[in-house]
Amino acid sequence: MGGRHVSKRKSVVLIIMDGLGDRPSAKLHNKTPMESAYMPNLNRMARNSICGLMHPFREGVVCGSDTSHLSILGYDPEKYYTGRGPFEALGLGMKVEPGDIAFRANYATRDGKIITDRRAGRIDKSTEQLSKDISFKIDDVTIQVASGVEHRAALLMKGQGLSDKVRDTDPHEVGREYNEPEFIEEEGRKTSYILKNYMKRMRSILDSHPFNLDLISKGKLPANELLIRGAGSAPKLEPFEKKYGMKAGYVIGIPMIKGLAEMIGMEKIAVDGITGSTNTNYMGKIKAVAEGVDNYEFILVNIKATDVAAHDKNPLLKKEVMERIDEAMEPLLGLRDRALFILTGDHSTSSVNGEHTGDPVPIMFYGDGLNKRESEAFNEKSCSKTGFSLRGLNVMDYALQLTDRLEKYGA
Ligand SMILES: O=C(O)[C@H](O)COP(=O)(O)O
Ligand SMILES: [Mg+2]
Repeated sequence: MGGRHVSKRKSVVLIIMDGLGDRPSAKLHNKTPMESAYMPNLNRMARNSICGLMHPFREGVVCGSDTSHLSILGYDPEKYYTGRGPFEALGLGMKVEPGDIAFRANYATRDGKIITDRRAGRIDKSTEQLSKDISFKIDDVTIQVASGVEHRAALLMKGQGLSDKVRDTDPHEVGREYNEPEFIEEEGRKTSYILKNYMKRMRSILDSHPFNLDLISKGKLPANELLIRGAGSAPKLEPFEKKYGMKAGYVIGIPMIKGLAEMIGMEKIAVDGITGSTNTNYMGKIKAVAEGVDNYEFILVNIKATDVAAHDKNPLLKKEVMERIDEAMEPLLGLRDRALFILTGDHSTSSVNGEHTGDPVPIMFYGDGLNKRESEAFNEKSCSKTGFSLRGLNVMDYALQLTDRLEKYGA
């Protein structure tokens, strides 16, 4: 359908707590992190909201953060998704041009061919020098690596005749060998050949790199592998403002989602100390939102910390993160006449098995003048009791109609 902005309406603020939903954990006496966290602010908001569950894409689909964010922002991933790589590269300030192929990359630890840690111990030292030293040309193809938060990086290939039809080298599980970047369709033959040569040289540079020798001497895991996944070329996405008629800003620390926001033309709202991890400036993020509601008609926020804790199978940390988020929410309580706040996750991540799941995610629409479907608390179980649920692709339309922005469907 798509909406048109006709006059000054309430702003819309979409706060995505990454990997928010979870499953009960024995470490939390069979409760989820949201159920066991002390969240007076979020629970108070839930008692004054439309609450329910949101299926990021379709019921049961296990989304990545890329496809789920696209879907929740109203860009059908089946039409627009061309792989995760380009978002990662853009989020790190790389220039992704037509014909380029980008990958998400992980600094990882390798023993022989076996990957012993996909995140090199979630490395906390800057890998910038490593990335510079493993950026070089193979034949006519330039390969650039840029470092992101913790173990994260992006790899960008520029040259003629490249394709994304190559296999991830990331085995996606520890204790397994890395994969060779074989082509999966004939058009990927050249890319596969270049990458195979690249990988050999990259490994020998990382093996003897002083950065890694230093880590090893300190008894830490070396970053002696660069795993790649999510190959893709730049997608063509309609700018957000053109699509919805709303000037949009973003408060995001994690590069991939930043890349997506940049790609659809959102403006960066700068906040000091946002890290894309559990040590982020929670208060600063929400304060920036409170200050931004009069300058922007739409603000996208991503808080990555919830997902990081869950991927590390640490439900206690995820519970603590929820408490930090709850504390930070206070300034929003008094703003419900000025904006519609949508609080949800992009997908569920189980802190029991450390993986994304297809479980729906709690969602609340908080603002004044709504037909409330209140939930006594903001968590998986309580939110399911309202009986309200929607798909990610419908979240934007729902927000537009709640803020009187949608035109009539029919006459
Ligand atoms: O944290 C991220 O960037 C991803 O969502 C998980 O990726 P990883 O398993 O490579 O850390
Ligand atoms: Mg995510």
